[in-house]
Amino acid sequence: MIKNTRTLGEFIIKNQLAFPFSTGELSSLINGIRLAAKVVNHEVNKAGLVDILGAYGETNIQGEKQQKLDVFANEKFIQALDNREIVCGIASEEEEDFVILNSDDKKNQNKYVVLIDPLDGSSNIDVNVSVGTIFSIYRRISPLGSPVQLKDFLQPGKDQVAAGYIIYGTSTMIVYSTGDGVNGFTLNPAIGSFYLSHPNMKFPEDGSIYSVNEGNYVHFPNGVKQYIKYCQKEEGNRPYSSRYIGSLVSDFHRNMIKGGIYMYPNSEIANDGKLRLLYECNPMAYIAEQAGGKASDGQSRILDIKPTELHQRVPFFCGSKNMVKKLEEYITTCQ
Ligand SMILES: O=P(O)(O)OC[C@H]1O[C@](O)(COP(=O)(O)O)[C@@H](O)[C@@H]1O
Ligand SMILES: [Mg+2]
Ligand SMILES: [Mg+2]
Repeated sequence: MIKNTRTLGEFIIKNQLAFPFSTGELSSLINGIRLAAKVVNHEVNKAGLVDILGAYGETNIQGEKQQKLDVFANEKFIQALDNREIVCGIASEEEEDFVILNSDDKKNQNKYVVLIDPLDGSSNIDVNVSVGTIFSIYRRISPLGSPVQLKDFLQPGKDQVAAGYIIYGTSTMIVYSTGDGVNGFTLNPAIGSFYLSHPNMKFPEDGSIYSVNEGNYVHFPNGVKQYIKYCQKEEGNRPYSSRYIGSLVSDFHRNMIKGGIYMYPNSEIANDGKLRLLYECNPMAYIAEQAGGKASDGQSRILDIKPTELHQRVPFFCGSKNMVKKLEEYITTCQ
């Protein structure tokens, strides 16, 4: 029986009405993301039947081989946001530099910038394991009427006006926040609409799941190694379960529902870790904190980090508050 619940469209309008001075631009932006999510979802669902699996044949700025779905998703999100005439620039994992959207005078009046990981979990595309999209939204700081600038993208995560992710899994969901809690919406494929299925999502303060690529264990800093040992020790409600899908969005989503910690540490083979601050760590940290969780680079709050480059990487530890605190204790005490 389909739950009688509000659609995402209705939820967006209701939220907008709650802010008397709202211009509706942010609502329209979220609607743009909703549209692109449906287009990408449609392609993901029939990935094996259409020519969308496998490598695209190019390498992105990260030095990673782009997958066809990386490029497809990148195009669809940029298109949907450009058409909405409220975004003045987009930064993407798949674009070396930020994209100025047709910088005619009219567009320079647009006040939002969007940072996006169009397809998260690319290594899972060809093996039918859930993947996602991650987005982060800021108001520009450069003056209206002028072309967007790099500084508009290099804002600390705490200044995001909205952030979220789409998960293309057993069901397709949009999970996002505009600074007033976290809500999840599930796509009803028969109707083609997203419905509010997970209102007011909360990270359990404690959990019993840890998510890390243990294949890199030998290269991890001692504090992280000791924390993993702590998770595996037979004591109290431990050992915890080890669960690692290899798609940040999917590992995060499971841990937010069940309680757990996701870790992508720095290591001898990846000095700053792997994940990108601007379009992976900041938006997920924003959602985590809005849901009562915690996100850090092992010492400091992710959302306080002042970015210096578009594609910079940071160590990332995120999830149930008390688990991240414990991890930080180990990092501080076991140098
Ligand atoms: O294969 P590894 O090194 O464990 O990395 C997996 C991590 O890398 C990512 O795939 C990076 O994201 P992209 O797929 O968007 O590049 C995360 O989703 C995931 O958590
Ligand atoms: Mg990613
Ligand atoms: Mg990606």
